[in-house]
Order: sequence, then structure tokens, then C-alpha cells
Amino acid sequence: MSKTEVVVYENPDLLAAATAARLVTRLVDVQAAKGSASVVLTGGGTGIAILKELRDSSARDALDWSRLDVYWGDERFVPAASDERNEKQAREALLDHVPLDPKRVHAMAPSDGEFGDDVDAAAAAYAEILTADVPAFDIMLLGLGGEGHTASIFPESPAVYEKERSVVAVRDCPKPPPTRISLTLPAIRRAQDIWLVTGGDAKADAVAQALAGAGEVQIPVAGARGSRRTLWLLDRGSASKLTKVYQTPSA
Ligand SMILES: O=C1O[C@H](COP(=O)(O)O)[C@@H](O)[C@H](O)[C@H]1O
Repeated sequence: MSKTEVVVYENPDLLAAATAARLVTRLVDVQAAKGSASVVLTGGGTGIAILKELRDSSARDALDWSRLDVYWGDERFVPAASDERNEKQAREALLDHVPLDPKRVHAMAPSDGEFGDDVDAAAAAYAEILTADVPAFDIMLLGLGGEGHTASIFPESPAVYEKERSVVAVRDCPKPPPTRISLTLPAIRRAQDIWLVTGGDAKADAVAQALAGAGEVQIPVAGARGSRRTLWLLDRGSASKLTKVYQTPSA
């Protein structure tokens, strides 16, 4: 039976630092148990702050980076060199600073890559990678938007209704850039552990609605559940509209 837990940190810096520490610990445990581990990265302010914290932490050396598979939950479909790309931000924050096996870093294609501007082909290619490689992700990090999107699944958009495909092209996103690639909710639910990481008052309504059991069509993040565990990692701002009292580690 999958568990849902909520941890609230004092501020966004502590949220990022504590999540980085938790991430390296969990990945080391998974590697010890299975030999290798997989992680799905998110873009966004908190997601990238966690990666920077991990880069600056001496604990990162506890992980065997060569036995880690890295995937993304979503990507902005822009040129490879664009600062908007989640992959580029993640590389600068962490991936270029640790000894990963390049063959195990599974980025989604950019708009000037092998599929050119064919976002459907790029999404289908990523789905192929997942079919070949991934029975279940070990840990998936996901952010969320104030209107309830997660990955690039926006409220009431075609992606939120997808039941068959694991990866879809997303067009006309309300948040720029408009064209993206995203895992779907069925693919997200293939993760053992989902960690929903977000900070700031602007996320408070979406967090409260998702945890109160909102429908995933209106609040897509409500549909993000891990098969083993769903862990919400929040700061005081993003948790400010929760009515129940949750675990708050002291600063
Ligand atoms: O565009 C995106 O936004 C969300 C949330 O980002 P934030 O900066 O508001 O925290 C992120 O989860 C997603 O990966 C990204 O593509």
C-alpha cells in the first residue's frame, strides 16, 4: 500500500538542502540493494536548487554516480543551448560536476536535435527509451505550478487525459515556452517514490487542493502518486494553506 507523507521545512533554502541530503541517502540505499539506481529530475526553481545543493555537498561522494540512470519528467522543446532547457540547467547545477556515465543520462531531445522541430517524434523517441530501459523509476522529483500543473501536464490539457502513452508532446502551454515534452500521469505512477518538491506562497493553493483530494484533470499534480511512497517536501510558504499539522523539522 502506497504511503503519502508531508514534511514542511522552515524556508526554501532548508527545503533544498534537506532534500539534497535525503536524495543522496536514498539513492545510496537503492544502489546497495539493487546495484544501480534511477532518478527522474524536474526543472523549476526548487528542482534546480536541490541539484546545486547536491553539487556543493561532500555527501555526494557517497553515491556511485556511474551506476545512476538519470531521466527527466519534462522538458522545454527549445534549442539545446537555450537557458530554458531543464537539461541545460541541470547540467550546470550538478550533472557536469559529477562522474556520471554519459550513456546513462537520458535527456529529451531539443528542438534542434535529431528530430528537428518534430516534437511528436521527439516525444515518441523518449517513450521508446522508457519502454526499453525502465520497469520502474526509483525516485522521481516533481515540481508543480500554482495552477496545479506537474511535469508539463497542465490543467484540462490533452496531456492530462492521456491513458496509453508514457510520453507526449505538449503544445500551447499557458507557461512559456509553449512547446514541451512530458511524461504522462500513467508513466509518473510507474515511479516507486515520488517526491513533490516546491516552495513559496504561490504554490500553496495547488498543494492544499492536491492533498485534499482534488481531481487530476483540474489539478494534475493530484494524480502524481508513487507506487511505494508519495512524499511532499514543502517550505512554510507552499504549506501555508494546509489545514492539518505536518512534521516540521527545526531549522
Ligand atoms: O516549467 C516548469 O515548471 C515546473 C515548476 O517550476 P517552478 O519554478 O515554478 O518551481 C517544473 O516542475 C517543470 O519541470 C518545469 O518544466
